[in-house]
Amino acid sequence: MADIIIKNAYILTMDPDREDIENGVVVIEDGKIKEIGKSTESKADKEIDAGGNVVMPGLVNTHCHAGMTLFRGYADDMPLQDWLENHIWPAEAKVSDEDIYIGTQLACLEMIRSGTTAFADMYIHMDKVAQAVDESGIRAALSYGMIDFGDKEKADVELEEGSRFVREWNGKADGRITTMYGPHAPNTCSRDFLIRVKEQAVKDNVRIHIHVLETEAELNYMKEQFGVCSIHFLKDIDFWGDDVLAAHCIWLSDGDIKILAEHGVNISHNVTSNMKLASGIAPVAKLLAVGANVSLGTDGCASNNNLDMFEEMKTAALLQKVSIMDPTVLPARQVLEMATVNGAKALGIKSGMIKEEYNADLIIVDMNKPHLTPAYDIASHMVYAANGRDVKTTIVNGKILMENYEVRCLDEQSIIEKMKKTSKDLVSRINS
Ligand SMILES: N[C@@H](CCSC[C@H]1O[C@@H](n2cnc3c(=O)[nH]cnc32)[C@H](O)[C@@H]1O)C(=O)O
Ligand SMILES: [Zn+2]
Repeated sequence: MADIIIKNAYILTMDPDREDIENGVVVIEDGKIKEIGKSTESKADKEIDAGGNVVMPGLVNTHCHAGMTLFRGYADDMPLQDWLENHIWPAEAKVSDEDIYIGTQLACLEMIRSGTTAFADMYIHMDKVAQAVDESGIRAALSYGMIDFGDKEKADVELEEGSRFVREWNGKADGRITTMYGPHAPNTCSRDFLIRVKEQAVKDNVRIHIHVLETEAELNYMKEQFGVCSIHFLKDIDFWGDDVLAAHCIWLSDGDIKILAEHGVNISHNVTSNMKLASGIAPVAKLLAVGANVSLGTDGCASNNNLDMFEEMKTAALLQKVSIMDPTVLPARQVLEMATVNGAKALGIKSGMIKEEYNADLIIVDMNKPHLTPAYDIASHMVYAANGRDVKTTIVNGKILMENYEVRCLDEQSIIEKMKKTSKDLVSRINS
């Protein structure tokens, strides 16, 4: 007996070896996709009639600071350095475990609602982040964000906390939680520290999540300090590999692009955050052209200001097209691939396709909407016409987290109320 059968679905498989299936079925058992096709002999405890709607892999958000929903709209319209140093970091110094717990619950709620089934996070108070992820039912690759600023003592403390978190949570929540090391960036972490982190990550057999070349200021700083850009700097210390997830990667030379592709580095393109902070335009079309694994991420809610991966897909496509004045780059299917297949690869999870033996991480998108009518090309609609609010049902690890727009696992209204209260308390704490 299977657990769930979804019938009457337009299956957008995202599997390069399999075309989309109209009027198809998806059979789910033990958290995995057991069977897909035109029909099935299987029986299940639960049947979902998709009503001709789209069934597709859940979206994978590869760069987030989930708890930053706390700072949604808190400090807008300024450049990264000013934003971080004068607003976000002083505020983060005042947040509690409980604040981050609520912030992450809200983020999970928003992601489940908008069709994200897995995300990569780098933040603080990570035990609370992991707890919220565990309870929500979503999947995540979590890391404690570490900064040493060249201070040896701080380096020890940060690495100790990063490793403790890695060991304590890897594989938890029925395998939905994996852990990574999260050195913040090459200009906030010292060379020695980055070398130690890489060694530890290899030893622990976990991946690394880092910000790289988000700003031109980082590029200039690295050149002044080390005579090379961040990409060459990290190459020289043997940091690069397919175990690394590098967020942003904006200020790249053609040589840097080659290095990233050759080392199989996973890149998270964070287009909305990059536009909002005016950090720059990542050379995504060039990266893809040389075979680099480019995925998509929202970044935190303080620089986006939401976690809607559908918006991220559309914006990523449009910005590349206009920035290089070529409407043929980043076509819809490729952008969908970035948000699903490439994202899953970046996190090292067997999700991102509707395919036998893959994790049952999938969503149903409601096509019965004015703005999705008519529908000539489903992939085009998912990228250019749909948004996160069109997601009707979300399934992660074979469990239904939202059905017919109703979220299970999390008490939506109570989380919204708690966040309203928490945000007021937090602002008075920051200002006191
Ligand atoms: N444990 C560290 C800080 C955590 S690193 C994770 C940091 O990334 C920061 N962050 C969020 N968004 C961005 C971004 O777009 N670029 C760079 N850093 C960011 C975020 O505010 C958080 O402090 C310490 O001792 O200070
Ligand atoms: Zn970030």
